Amino acid sequence: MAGLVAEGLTHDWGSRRALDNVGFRVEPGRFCALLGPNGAGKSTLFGLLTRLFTPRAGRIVIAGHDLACEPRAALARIGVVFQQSTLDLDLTVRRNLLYFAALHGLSGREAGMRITAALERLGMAERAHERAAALNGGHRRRMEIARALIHRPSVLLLDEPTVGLDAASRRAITDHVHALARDDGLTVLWATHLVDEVRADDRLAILHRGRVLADGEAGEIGGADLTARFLALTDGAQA
Ligand SMILES: Nc1ncnc2c1ncn2[C@@H]1O[C@H](COP(=O)(O)OP(=O)(O)OP(=O)(O)O)[C@@H](O)[C@H]1O
Repeated sequence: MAGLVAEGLTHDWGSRRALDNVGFRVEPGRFCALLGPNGAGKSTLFGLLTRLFTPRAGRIVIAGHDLACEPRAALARIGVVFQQSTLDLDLTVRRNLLYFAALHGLSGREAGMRITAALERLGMAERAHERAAALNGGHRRRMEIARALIHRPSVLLLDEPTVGLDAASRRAITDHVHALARDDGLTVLWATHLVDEVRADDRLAILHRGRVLADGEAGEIGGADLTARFLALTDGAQA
């Protein structure tokens, strides 16, 4: 199964419990929004999913591989876009992606073909030879998403990928990533604190103060007004 499963995840930062028995499941090929206000625990959860650190308790299964028992196989199946950009701004778009491909043991024709395909998928093909420094924030983000696809993951994790972008760029990126789930069968976990990035037919998990308060179909959780529902669940924490 190519999806993502988290069960009973608990993590402490010192005496502070950042995640408390967090569980959710994203079926293969679904777009799941992980919606939570600042400090909810989204980045901590991403740290566990990418094995930056290990949970005090709980289990993570990525594309059928238990992260604790088969870390290499599990990590090979994920693509990650972290909140902080990790591009080399002095290099061209293509060079940045070639470097990443090499880290995955890809070179030559195969790397070139995959990079071209990934850039086309994100509408970035014509920018391949521009320096990353010359791109606007939205295009840099798209480039990072393209880069995360080169090793052909089945699960794509994005931690607040639209932070700092204007409305048009946010829309373009959310459209592109929805298309990756819908058309290419990628399983997507999209962390955000912005209710307007969640669509009625998305899967949705609402995280607040380290706990999952709702988990299911976004349209069913939100009813007619997801913002009102989110604010009610999170005691009016800023959306
Ligand atoms: N490295 C750390 N050391 C200590 N406490 C931390 C650390 N990282 C996060 N925390 C705490 O854990 C809790 C969850 O933070 P986290 O960054 O995971 O939330 P978030 O949902 O990603 O928030 P934001 O939207 O602001 O990025 C917060 O109380 C935060 O202060």
